[in-house]
Amino acid sequence: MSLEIKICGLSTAETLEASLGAGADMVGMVFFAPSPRHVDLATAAVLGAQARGRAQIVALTVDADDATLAAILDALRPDMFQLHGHETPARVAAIKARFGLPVMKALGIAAREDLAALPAYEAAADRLLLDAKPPKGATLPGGNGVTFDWNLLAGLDLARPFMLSGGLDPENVASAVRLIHPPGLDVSSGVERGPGIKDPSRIEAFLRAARAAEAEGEPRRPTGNTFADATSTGTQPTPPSPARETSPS
Ligand SMILES: O=C(O)c1ccccc1NCC(=O)[C@H](O)[C@H](O)COP(=O)(O)O
Repeated sequence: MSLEIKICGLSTAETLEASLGAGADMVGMVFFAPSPRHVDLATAAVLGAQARGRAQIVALTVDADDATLAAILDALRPDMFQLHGHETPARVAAIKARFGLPVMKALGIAAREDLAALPAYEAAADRLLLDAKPPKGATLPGGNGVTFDWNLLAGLDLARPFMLSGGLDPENVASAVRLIHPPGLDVSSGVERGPGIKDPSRIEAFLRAARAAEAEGEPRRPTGNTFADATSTGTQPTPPSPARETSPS
């Protein structure tokens, strides 16, 4: 299966069109009022109509209740919910059962211990999105333009597809693809020119760089979503550039 790329936090017809035209597989809309990327239901309905059938539409929520999810479902008719709050595995399973939509659960990764949560979420969600944890004092749980140590994913063996996320941009995405060979990529602030303002040329550059890196070759790791234990072969991935902590740019 080819690399799936999601452009998250789209809020205008122009930048949505740039993402669709450049070949994004998924487009994400954020329903979280404190975010500069937040869209209201009326805007979401219009954007949803523009994207339908051209890419998977992802509705991103943070600890939303059922009434909020129902209203989003009605307005946007997404293909998937992305849960970016503190939803437990039981809550993830309940949302999936109640709304009958695939669910992607976002999980923050900062240390090897964080991987311990993955099996329970894998059992409940259709996909995982492995993101950086928000920096101290951040007001947003995601979309902070911060990377994490990609080496933590060495040896990871997941049954579900995952998306690599957090601080990706047109400049570093090729390194991430070469190192991790993830099934999916997700980006938000790295393709913006200011907080919440997507830049069509950066969206296109991101997709181009990711696809070019993907085309360089097959994953070094034997199965699409399984990271062969690099330690067992004595092969260690090279470290990513140091995590950067920037405000959305
Ligand atoms: O993007 C937001 O504003 C946002 C708000 C609340 C919860 C999650 C949010 N974004 C989550 C995403 O899926 C981002 O694409 C992901 O965290 C990566 O963001 P970035 O590091 O800016 O590429």
